[in-house]
Amino acid sequence: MAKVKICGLKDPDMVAFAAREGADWVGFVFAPSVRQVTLAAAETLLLSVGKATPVALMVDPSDAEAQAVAALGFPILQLHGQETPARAAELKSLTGCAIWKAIGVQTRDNLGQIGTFPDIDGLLLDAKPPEGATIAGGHGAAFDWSILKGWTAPKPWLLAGGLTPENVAEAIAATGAPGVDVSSGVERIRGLKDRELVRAFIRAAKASEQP
Ligand SMILES: O=C(O)c1ccccc1N[C@@H]1O[C@H](COP(=O)(O)O)[C@@H](O)[C@H]1O
Repeated sequence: MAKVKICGLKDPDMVAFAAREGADWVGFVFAPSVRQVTLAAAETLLLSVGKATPVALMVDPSDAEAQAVAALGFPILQLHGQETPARAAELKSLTGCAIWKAIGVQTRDNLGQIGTFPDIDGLLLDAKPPEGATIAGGHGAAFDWSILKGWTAPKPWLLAGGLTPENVAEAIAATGAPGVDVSSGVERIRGLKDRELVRAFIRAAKASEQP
């Protein structure tokens, strides 16, 4: 059974709903995005996470920004920018948070850089942002999952990018992903999560067979 992260939540009721439906992680975006939340909003959202673990998504944060977010009590920081291995390690020791690093995947070669991040706690494999995009993620774009054939993950990892209730079972079967992360695939209106889609995604992922 794959674990599930629902990312880009902005509304306390939706956070509570995703947690009740069985989301393992709920993600809050602290970066330019239609899903961006403030520190004050996040403080309120954290009251609704139930049994789900909250994840703070940041893009190339400064020390002060990362410390302010960590001070809210997030156990995990998802780095979705151009953070180097050294910067990821620095942010880990500065915040005390576990670090998940997002890696943009377009070709098999892109997986090579993963070995240069020895200090991180987890990986998130996402499609690279489309050409000309100014936002680091949440584009609803998938990469070619066959790139992962024969790849052995050196860390716990999640598959992300363009996942939906319709394709998540196929994605898990194709890649053996132990966890999946979704943002735009559970929205009907950009930036607004849809209960029916959130429920369908979690159910499809949890019912899926890993190879
Ligand atoms: O969701 C966002 O708005 C976002 C903004 C900036 C960086 C990352 C973001 N989301 C992450 O992007 C991937 C893929 O999202 P999608 O399902 O394809 O929309 C996922 O890891 C989100 O956590």
